[in-house]
Amino acid sequence: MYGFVVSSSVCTFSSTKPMEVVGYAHSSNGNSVRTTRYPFSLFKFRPTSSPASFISLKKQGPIKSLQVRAIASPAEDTAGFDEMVSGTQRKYYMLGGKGGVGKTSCAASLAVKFANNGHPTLVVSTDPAHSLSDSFAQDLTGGTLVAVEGLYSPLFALELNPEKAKEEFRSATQISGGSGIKDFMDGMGLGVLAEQLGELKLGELLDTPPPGLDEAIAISKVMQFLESQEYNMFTRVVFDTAPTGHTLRLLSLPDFLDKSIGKILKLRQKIASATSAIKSVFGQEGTPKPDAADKLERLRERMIKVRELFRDTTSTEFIIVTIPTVMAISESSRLCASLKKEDVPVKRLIANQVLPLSASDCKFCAMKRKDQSRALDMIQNDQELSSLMLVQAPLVDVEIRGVPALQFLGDIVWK
Ligand SMILES: Nc1ncnc2c1ncn2[C@@H]1O[C@H](COP(=O)(O)OP(=O)(O)OP(=O)(O)O)[C@@H](O)[C@H]1O
Repeated sequence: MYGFVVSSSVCTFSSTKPMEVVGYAHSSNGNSVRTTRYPFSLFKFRPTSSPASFISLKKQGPIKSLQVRAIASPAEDTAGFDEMVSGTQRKYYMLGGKGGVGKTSCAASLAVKFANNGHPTLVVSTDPAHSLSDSFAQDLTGGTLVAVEGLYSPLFALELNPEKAKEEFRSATQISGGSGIKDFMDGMGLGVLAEQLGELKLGELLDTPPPGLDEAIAISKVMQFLESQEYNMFTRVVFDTAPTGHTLRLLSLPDFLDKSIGKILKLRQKIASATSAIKSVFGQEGTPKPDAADKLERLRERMIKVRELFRDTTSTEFIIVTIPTVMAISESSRLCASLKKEDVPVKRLIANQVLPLSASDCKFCAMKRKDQSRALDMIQNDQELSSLMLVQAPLVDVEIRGVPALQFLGDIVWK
């Protein structure tokens, strides 16, 4: 069905059916298909126009040797970057997945690529364990927008402090019906209201805010930034989100908060009328500060906006990043199912850190590659993941740190 021919300077590979081919070309002058850095280089080829296609390496100089092999799972040749980059209306990309799979590297490299393609871009980390600063090799801490150096188009980065976000929620809810109010009501013998307050488990909510809250507040903070005149120029916003568990909780959080804040606000109204009645009789102080309810109401509105943003197919996409291991792919499958269940748009899957082929395949690499190949097959057979656009990103032999390295990775992944 397929075969290849190597002459001194031209190699052709033909196939009668669409398949992906991964190969190494070693040209005698050391040139390679993608980069001059490696004497051996990976190239990918996916004939889409069957029955026959070929690779020509004519420009690469005389070819000394070539290895080609069809790999089991046909992957997408491109990440569909043309579609991602087109249009000037604002688009949000949220990258998420298991811890350590390369979310930050993929998010930062995507942001760099958007900026290099003329989009004023903002990249935001909502992961409590930030690594954007490490990825860009620049101090981006401080919770405010910092310009990333070394790019022609504006690229700003923002690492949000989740602890601050939690504090904000804590202070808003405490003023408006937290333990202070409960004590006050107990003192006043307002048993019924105190019971209702107990039902809301406010104490619990305040002491251990629901997981995902910090991230939801962080995302809503970004939206606030973007509403301001100073920062409304961004046409691409890339989120480096926290590991999967956090993201899953974040998805259901806006509904949960919407309900609980709604209850708090209702209760606050009751408390306000009860306390003003008491005040008029006993002349005691104790009514919650008037701006507290506004603060909570604003928080609720922001949570609703976060929920809407996550589900807006015209402006938002969640990209799952994974690695070719059974564990990571199983987790990605669960994440994908939850995203779909919550109507969050998801269509791309990045399989990162795929071992490139090597001419001198050591035992360890051969084993590892087999393992990865089996894991990649899992994607093709997975009910949730098989329908996604699969983008394979190779494990590169340099640490991805700093703008040039991110550009390098971006050119490989985001095509
Ligand atoms: N394709 C790749 N080739 C080589 N190294 C990679 C690749 N992708 C990521 N890495 C490296 O893997 C490490 C983890 O990557 P990264 O910080 O992007 O992952 P993460 O998913 O954001 O991690 P965390 O969940 O801890 O935030 C980094 O040292 C990064 O340089």
